Amino acid sequence: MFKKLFGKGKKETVEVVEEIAKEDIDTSDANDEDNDITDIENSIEEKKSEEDELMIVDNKNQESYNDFDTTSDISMERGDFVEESSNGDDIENSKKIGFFARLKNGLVKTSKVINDRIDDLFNNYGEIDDDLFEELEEILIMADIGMSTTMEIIEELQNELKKQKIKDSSKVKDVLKEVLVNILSENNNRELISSVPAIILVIGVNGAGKTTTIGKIANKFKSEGKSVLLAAGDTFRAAAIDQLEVWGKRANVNVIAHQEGSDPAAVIYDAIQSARAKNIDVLICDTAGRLHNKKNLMNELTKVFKIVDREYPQADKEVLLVLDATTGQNAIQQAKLFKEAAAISGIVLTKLDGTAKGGVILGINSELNIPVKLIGVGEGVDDLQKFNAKTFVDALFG
Ligand SMILES: Nc1nc2c(ncn2[C@@H]2O[C@H](COP(=O)(O)OP(=O)(O)OP(=O)(O)O)[C@@H](O)[C@H]2O)c(=O)[nH]1
Repeated sequence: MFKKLFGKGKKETVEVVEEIAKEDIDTSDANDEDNDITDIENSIEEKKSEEDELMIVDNKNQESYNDFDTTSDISMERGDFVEESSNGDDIENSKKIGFFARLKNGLVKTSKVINDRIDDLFNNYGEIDDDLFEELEEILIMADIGMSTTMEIIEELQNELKKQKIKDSSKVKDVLKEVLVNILSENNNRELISSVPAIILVIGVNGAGKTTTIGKIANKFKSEGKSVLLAAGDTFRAAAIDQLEVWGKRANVNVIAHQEGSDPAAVIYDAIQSARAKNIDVLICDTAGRLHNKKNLMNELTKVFKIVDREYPQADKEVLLVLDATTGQNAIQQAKLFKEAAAISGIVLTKLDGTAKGGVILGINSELNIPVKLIGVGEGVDDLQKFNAKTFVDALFG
């Protein structure tokens, strides 16, 4: 059974690598790094004299929140909790309950493959033996936790059960929850930014949820009273620029954008100048997510990082990698590739609500050694949540 499953995992990995290799034909713009930087500097100079090419989208006076979707069932549920409250503490508690309910709803699919099957197994098994652990392994692998992390979980669980002298299967679940919380707590640096001014670079493949995440983060900082600026560094597609502008309107923040096809590093350069001139607290930068050529991707990100380090050394730098949970173990392969190109400081795992593969979060945590900082459990603006190991495990296990 495990050979079969492990074999499948391997095949998926090979497919990802093959996909990248197949698309690895275009090397035309994979230039020497320093030449690239000089090119950017030249192009920045040119851009300066072509002011009309630069579109600064001023969203300050727009009807920002009017077109925002707050009508999802889950948001309504949160609203209900808040309405029932009678004082400040209650409201705070109610918000927490709403937050937890949204998380729990978001994790329903993963919970079905983990929690329901684990309940079946532990409640009916009786005395613990090796077969129980084999069945548990199968359940964990089915939830896309990954082979090596599953083995780590089983080993720690066995040690803990021995230590606590537990022999009855009905008591295993609580210990398993403790083990999972420990694994998910291994990386502790969960804060998004530690000081202002801050610059957040958001990287990840197309469709992972970068733009949506940027919009949600911008909204969060705005609601805390911080000034925010967005940079449309994904110049590869016009739609990506448009989409960021839509989120800019919603969050009532300005967006620095150049035309489609322009140099992303030049956009970031302009955005930094603007952020410095206007004393912006948080500058959030989108980047192109093409993975068709690893070298191009690395060069592009390296250029952007050099500009940031040179032009904005005083800013607290955060590099967020956005991963789509529905891609399961492939998300880990993607992260490994991005890790080669960038010093990733945190991961945002999106679309946990749309998948039964939410167990991948455990693999990400234990295999990559990068903290998962935020998780996306829906498309609403409040569905991006700060990751907390205990709350996550509680929501997963109902
Ligand atoms: N269900 C669900 N959908 C999400 C979540 N996060 C993002 N999405 C959706 O995923 C889709 C892709 O998100 P984008 O933000 O456009 O992704 P991107 O990485 O910016 O992709 P490009 O714009 O193509 O570069 C959109 O339809 C989002 O609404 C989430 O947590 N849950």
